[in-house]
Amino acid sequence: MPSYKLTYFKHWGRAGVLRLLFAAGGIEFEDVRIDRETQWPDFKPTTPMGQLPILEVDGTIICQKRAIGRMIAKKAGLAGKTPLEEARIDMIVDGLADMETIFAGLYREKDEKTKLENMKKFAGETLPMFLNNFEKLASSSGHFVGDVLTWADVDFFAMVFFAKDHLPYDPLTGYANLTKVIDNVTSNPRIAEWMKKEAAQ
Ligand SMILES: N[C@@H](CCC(=O)N[C@@H](CS)C(=O)NCC(=O)O)C(=O)O
Repeated sequence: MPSYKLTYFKHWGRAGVLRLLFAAGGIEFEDVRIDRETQWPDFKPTTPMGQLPILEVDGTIICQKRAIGRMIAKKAGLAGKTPLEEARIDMIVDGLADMETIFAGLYREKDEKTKLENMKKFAGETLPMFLNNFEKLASSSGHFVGDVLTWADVDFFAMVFFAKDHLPYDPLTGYANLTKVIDNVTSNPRIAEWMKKEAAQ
């Protein structure tokens, strides 16, 4: 079994899904959470692209959340069974990445008043546009691909979990299929266990 060391900041952000995938697969990993103010400036130049998350696998470092996620998902059996399923998972994950890029820009805003205004606009206009599409792409049994849990479902949960604290309302009200996706992810026993640990952090 390779040794895995995942490094990210102390918050959920882009590493939340990666920690969940390790947990869901029952794969041991070192969960390093660094301080942005005190540790990051010195650490940044040592990373491949000046960004986190990074994953060290037996001494080899890779970056980019989705490259890391895809690899862990394969190890965890959550990456689809055929090339077509893999591509459909990538389609969802890449769609979520588009949403994440917009959200991350707003989240980083330093001025609290501007941030609140931008978040309201995001919640009222941008987010429903994405969610309407995702609702149609999810099945009524609450999966994006096939009838089993895949990392597309886990990534969707991770994105909503991160965003919802910054939004003025529950973003999934009225989205039956997406609500089911969240239920399926959170009822996975290993994920439920990990979320309990996260809450205690
Ligand atoms: N496309 C990259 C984006 C990574 C990214 O933007 N990371 C942010 C944290 S979420 C970062 O490292 N920020 C610190 C910096 O750029 O100095 C990925 O998905 O991993």
